[in-house]
Parts: sequence; structure tokens; C-alpha cells
Amino acid sequence: MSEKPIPVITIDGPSASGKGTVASIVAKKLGFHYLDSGALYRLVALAAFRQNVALDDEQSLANLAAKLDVVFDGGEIWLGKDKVTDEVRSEKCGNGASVVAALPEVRAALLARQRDFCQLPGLVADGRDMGSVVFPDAGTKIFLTASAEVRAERRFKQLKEKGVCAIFENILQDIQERDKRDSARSVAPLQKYADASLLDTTKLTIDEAVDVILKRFE
Ligand SMILES: Nc1ncnc2c1ncn2[C@@H]1O[C@H](COP(=O)(O)OP(=O)(O)OP(=O)(O)O)[C@@H](O)[C@H]1O
Ligand SMILES: Nc1ccn([C@H]2C[C@H](O)[C@@H](COP(=O)(O)O)O2)c(=O)n1
Repeated sequence: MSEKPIPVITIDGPSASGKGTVASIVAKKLGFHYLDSGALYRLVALAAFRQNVALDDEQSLANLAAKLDVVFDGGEIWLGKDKVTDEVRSEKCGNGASVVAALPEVRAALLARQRDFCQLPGLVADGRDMGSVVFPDAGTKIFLTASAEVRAERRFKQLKEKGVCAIFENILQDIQERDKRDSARSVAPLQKYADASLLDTTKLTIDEAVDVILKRFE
């Protein structure tokens, strides 16, 4: 008898589209595991900053990626002995992640680690290539997006709530540059593929977006 496949929901989309927020709520509601794949690329960038590895030194970055000593513990992220939960969320790590993520050897070094998250009773995975490369057989594939202006507004509000000083125009420019880099690269580019269903949250609340995904999963 063949084993029942592990249910997987993939949520791909551009920066600040709400992937992390929505994916973690969906995972919680279903009692599934959650993979924040962007955090792995952010951790590679952070490890590179700490060890003075240049962001274009593909082989050294791939070695860092393969050896990442990372623990996801509830909402916290540990790199070796350091709690780096807040540091990996910084714009510096986000932009660094977008640069190292364009390197094929780095992506290859992170592939098995991401697939290891696929365990019973199920997985919700968010990123840029979850449905296209990492979990191509996923039963539910969502492409989550919103207009760049709305995403920038949400990020601006999020940073303000954290007490981080930010300028709206810079955030918008940053988001547009990251969209371009993540979509234009030759390996695993951010795209809406034909087998993913579009969810534009420009006019939706977080709860509404969660409900749509749960309905599509059912
Ligand atoms: N539908 C929504 N309505 C209003 N705010 C939202 C919505 N979805 C997400 N947000 C808010 O937008 C901000 C960015 O969301 P989040 O960090 O989940 O995006 P992300 O796509 O995971 O970003 P990144 O790719 O940079 O990791 C958060 O403050 C979140 O609460
Ligand atoms: N599956 C993934 C996840 C992330 N990246 C890259 C591209 C992003 O700009 C960067 C940070 O991701 P975020 O935390 O903002 O989701 O990492 C990728 O290429 N593939």
C-alpha cells in the first residue's frame, strides 16, 4: 500500500506581501509545521557579515549555508549560541539575503534543509520558490501579493510599531529593488507559475487572507 502524501501548502510572493504573517497563522490553525525559508537566506547573509565573507564569494557562501548552525524554537531563531531573531529581520539582512539568494550554489546548499521540514501532520512553507522548486508536488500553491505601495505602507507601520525610524519613500524603493532582483535572477526566480493560485491582499485583511487559503486547502 502506498503511503499517504504529507499535505503541503506553499505560499510564495514578494517582500512584505504578508507571507510570514499569513503562513504562520494558517500553520497554527491546521496544527502544521511552518517553514520560513527567507529566514535561511537571511541567516546566510548574517553569517557572511559576521565572518567577513563577501556577498559574491559563491563557494564560501555555499559552505556557510551548508554548515549553518541554526535552531528555530517557537518564534525565536538561534545562530550558534546567539539569539538572532530581531537581527535577521533587519533590512540589512533582507537585502543581503536577496543578493546571496541569486547564487545557485547557495540555493542548492539550502535545499535539503528546507525539505526536511516536510513532516506529518503537514507543512506550510513561505518564500519565493516553495511551489516551483522546493515542494513542486505541494497540493495547495498560493502566490500571495499586494501592490508595492500597500506593502510599503504595511512595512512602514510594522517598523514604526517596533520603534524603528523609517522613511516611507526609502521603504518603497527598497521593496521595488528587491522585487526586481528576486524576479530577474536566473535561478528560481520569483514568479507566479501556472499551478499557483493568485491571492492579492491589497484590499484584504490578514484574517480574510487566512480564510481564503484555508478554503483553497480544503
Ligand atoms: N492583509 C494584510 N492586511 C494588513 N496588514 C498585513 C496584511 N498582511 C500582512 N500584513 C502586515 O504587513 C507586514 C508585513 O508582513 P510580513 O512580514 O508577514 O510579510 P512577508 O511577506 O513575510 O515579508 P518578507 O518577505 O520581507 O519576510 C506585517 O506587519 C503584517 O502584519
Ligand atoms: N524561498 C526563498 C526565500 C527567500 N529568498 C530570498 C529573497 C528575499 O529577498 C530574501 C529574504 O526573504 P524574506 O525573508 O523577505 O521572505 O531571501 C529566496 O530567494 N527564496
